[in-house]
Amino acid sequence: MKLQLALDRLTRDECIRIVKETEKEMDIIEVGTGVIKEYGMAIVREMKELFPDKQIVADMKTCDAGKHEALQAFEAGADITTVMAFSANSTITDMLNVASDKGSRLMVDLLEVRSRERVKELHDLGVDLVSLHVGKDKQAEESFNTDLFSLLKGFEFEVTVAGGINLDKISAVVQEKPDTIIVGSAITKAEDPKKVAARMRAYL
Ligand SMILES: O=C(CO)[C@H](O)[C@H](O)COP(=O)(O)O
Repeated sequence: MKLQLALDRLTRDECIRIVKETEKEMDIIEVGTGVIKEYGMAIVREMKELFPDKQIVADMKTCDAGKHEALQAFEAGADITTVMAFSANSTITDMLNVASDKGSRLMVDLLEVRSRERVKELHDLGVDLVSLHVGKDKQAEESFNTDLFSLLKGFEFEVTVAGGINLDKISAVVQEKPDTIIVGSAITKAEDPKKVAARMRAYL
């Protein structure tokens, strides 16, 4: 099981400091959507240059113009870029094609998806990496619930999970055996990110 650090609502300097503090525990570094909106592809490029041994996810959350945005992310050095599951099938197919040409990967963000029909369509399009995700705003009502895994039951996907996963919740999530656990604020907003990251890693 891999651990992915999500960098959201942080400055460039905070991103670099927190990754330096925690990189020993991390397999994958995610440059969050808001950080990309603030700094553009330059921050993705910089993170790959500073941490060449880590897989870099550009959390583009693309929903249209898939080919262009996938190229932006991969040419900046991202190993994985993200697309929203509600996007047109053509957007997803275009991004899968770019990922394949570049030897990179596409992760489909299942935020707010509750339909197994849509999951089957994604599977049939050739999607192989998905993210079960409870969004930041939704976390005020409900935190990540392992019932979400039932959406993917019977499908072959590489599965990542995200959404307010912290030291209280990680044990239940680990029991569902996802391929990757994404943790953001529980580490980035901690007083001692290094310590929390090490405690998270110990669960995997
Ligand atoms: O994609 C995201 C927000 O849209 C976050 O990266 C993801 O939810 C993980 O962060 P946190 O652990 O703080 O919820």
